[in-house]
Amino acid sequence: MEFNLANNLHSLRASAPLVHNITNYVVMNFTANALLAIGASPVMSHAAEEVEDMVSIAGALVVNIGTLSPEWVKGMKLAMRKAAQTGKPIILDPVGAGATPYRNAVLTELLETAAPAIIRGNASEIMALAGTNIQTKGVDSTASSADSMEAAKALSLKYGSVISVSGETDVIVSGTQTAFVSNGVLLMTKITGMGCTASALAGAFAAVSSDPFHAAVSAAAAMGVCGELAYRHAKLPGSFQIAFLDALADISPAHLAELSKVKFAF
Ligand SMILES: Nc1ncnc2c1ncn2[C@@H]1O[C@H](COP(=O)(O)OP(=O)(O)O)[C@@H](O)[C@H]1O
Ligand SMILES: Cc1ncsc1CCOP(=O)(O)O
Ligand SMILES: [Mg+2]
Repeated sequence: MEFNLANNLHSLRASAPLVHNITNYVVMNFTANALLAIGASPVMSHAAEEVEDMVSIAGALVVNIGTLSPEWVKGMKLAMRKAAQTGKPIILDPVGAGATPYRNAVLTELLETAAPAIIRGNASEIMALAGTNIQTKGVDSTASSADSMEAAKALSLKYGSVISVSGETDVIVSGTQTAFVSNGVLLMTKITGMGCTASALAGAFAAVSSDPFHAAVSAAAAMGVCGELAYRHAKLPGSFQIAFLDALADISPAHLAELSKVKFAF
C-alpha cells in the first residue's frame, strides 16, 4: 500500500475515531486537546471496572506508563487483553523505561499481556526496552534516535510491533522497513507531553488505518509539521503549546503532505 499522508489525515477527520487513553496525570489534558484538535475523539479512562467496556467501543487503545501505580497497571492489563481480543490496535508509550526497576518490570508484564501494534518512545526508552544498558534521565532521553536503530529493529522483530523513536529525526521501524521523519523544532522538547502526544496521535491514525507502520509515520509527520507551523507564531514554551494545538486543528491534509519530510528505506 502506497503511503499517502493527506489521505490518512482525511480519513482520521472523516471518522473522528474514539481513542481510549490510559495515560499519565501530567499530560491528560494536553493530549485530549491534541486529539480533539486533529479531529479524533479522546477518552481518558483507567478504572479496572470499566476499561474493558471502554476499549470495546474505541478504535484504538493508548497505554502510557508516565505516572503508573499498581491499581493502574491492573487497568492497563485488562484493557490490553480486551483490545487484543477485539482487534483494536494498542499503542504503548514506555515513559521513563530504564529510569527505575519498577517501570522496567511493569513494561515486561504489559508486553507479556499483549503485543502493541506500535511502541512509541524516545531513544533512551526504546534502548532500555531492548535491554541496552542505558539509564533514562527521568522521562527525557540521553541518546539520539540514530543511536537506537539496532534496539528498534530488535524490538520490532521480538514483538512484531512497529517501533517509533522520536528525536531530531524520528525513526520508525517495522521489520525490515524503516522511515525517517525530519520535521519538528527543538522547542518541542521544552514542553512536557509532546512525546505522549505523538503516541496519542499514533493511536488516532492507527484507529483509521490497517497499516500501523503508516499510522506511526503519519503521526510523527503531523507532530513535526505542526511543531514547525507553531514555531512561526510562537518562540517560547507557553505560547508555543497553544500554537501547536491550533496548528493541529488548522492544517489541511494537502498542506500536511506538502510540508512533511518523510524518507523510506527498505
Ligand atoms: N531535537 C529535536 N528537534 C526537532 N524535533 C524534536 C527534537 N527532539 C524531539 N523532537 C520532536 O518532539 C516530539 C517529542 O519527542 P521527544 O522529546 O523525543 O519525546 P519524549 O517527550 O517522549 O521524550 C516528537 O514529535 C519529536 O519529533
Ligand atoms: C514529566 C512527566 N513525569 C511523569 S510522566 C511525565 C510526562 C512525560 O511526557 P513526555 O514523555 O511526552 O515528555
Ligand atoms: Mg515520553
